[in-house]
Amino acid sequence: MTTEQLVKQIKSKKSFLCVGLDADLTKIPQHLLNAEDPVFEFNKAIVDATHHVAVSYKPNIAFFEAYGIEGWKSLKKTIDYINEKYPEIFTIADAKRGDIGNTSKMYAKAFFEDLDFDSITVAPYMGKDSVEPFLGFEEKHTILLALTSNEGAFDFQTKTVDGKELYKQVLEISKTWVNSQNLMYVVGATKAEYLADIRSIVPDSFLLVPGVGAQGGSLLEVCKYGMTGNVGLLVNSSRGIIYASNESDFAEAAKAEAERLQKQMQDIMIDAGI
Ligand SMILES: O=C(O)c1cc(=O)[nH]c(=O)n1[C@@H]1O[C@H](COP(=O)(O)O)[C@@H](O)[C@H]1O
Repeated sequence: MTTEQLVKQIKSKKSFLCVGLDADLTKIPQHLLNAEDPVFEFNKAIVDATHHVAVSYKPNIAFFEAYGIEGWKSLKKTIDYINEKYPEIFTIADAKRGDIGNTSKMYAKAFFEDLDFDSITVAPYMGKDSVEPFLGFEEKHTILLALTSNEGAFDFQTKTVDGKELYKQVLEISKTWVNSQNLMYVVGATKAEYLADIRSIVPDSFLLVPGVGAQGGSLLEVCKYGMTGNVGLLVNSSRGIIYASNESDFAEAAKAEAERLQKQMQDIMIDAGI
């Protein structure tokens, strides 16, 4: 999917909501455990209930890998279902990969070609030759971890290297890589106060912003400092939406929570004249 197609969808849905598909068998409604593929049934119900207000889905691969071969089958069914039924929706493989170039190329093939995701999250730690193999795919996007939502972000990402914080070095240096137009960046919603500085380095890039909902980040703060003329944000909530209820009404509860967030996004977009 091109960035233009993503922006068009954001403007028509008046939403920049990304729903995280992080299904945990101990948390999903217990009646689903009788299904042949409980993870897929859960994801399908969440997607069907929220697709009208979500512009993106982000299955976190850990929540599939944890169930071995069955988990990979659930992942394949989930992404195929979204791509077939809702092809306009931007999909993110939250896999946080990155390795020597030869290996990164195979990760890129797995997620872009075999599974046909629109994008993947990638760690910048191994540098240019570990990320560039992901950047060479047309109409696919690489979402580089810049400043993450967790407490451990302060262990390395905000430390000063050569007179500048490491997350700023990641943003600046990655802009010089081949096909850097295919880069987006992860910035945690819990780090909203850093967004003005981030925007001074990457004024137009799309940012994936997880951390509203369960992690307590503020949508308003994120938008105040991070929004661009084309919105430029995909704000993710996983547990806050998918576990809004763990009873038989889980899909309706997820729908209500997704609609509540979309309404806030719509108001923010109208205020910003978008
Ligand atoms: O790359 C991510 O999506 C990510 C980056 C980050 O800095 N923080 C973060 O929480 N995430 C992911 O975003 C989702 C957040 O889930 P909730 O806290 O349940 O909304 C999880 O899948 C995390 O792995």
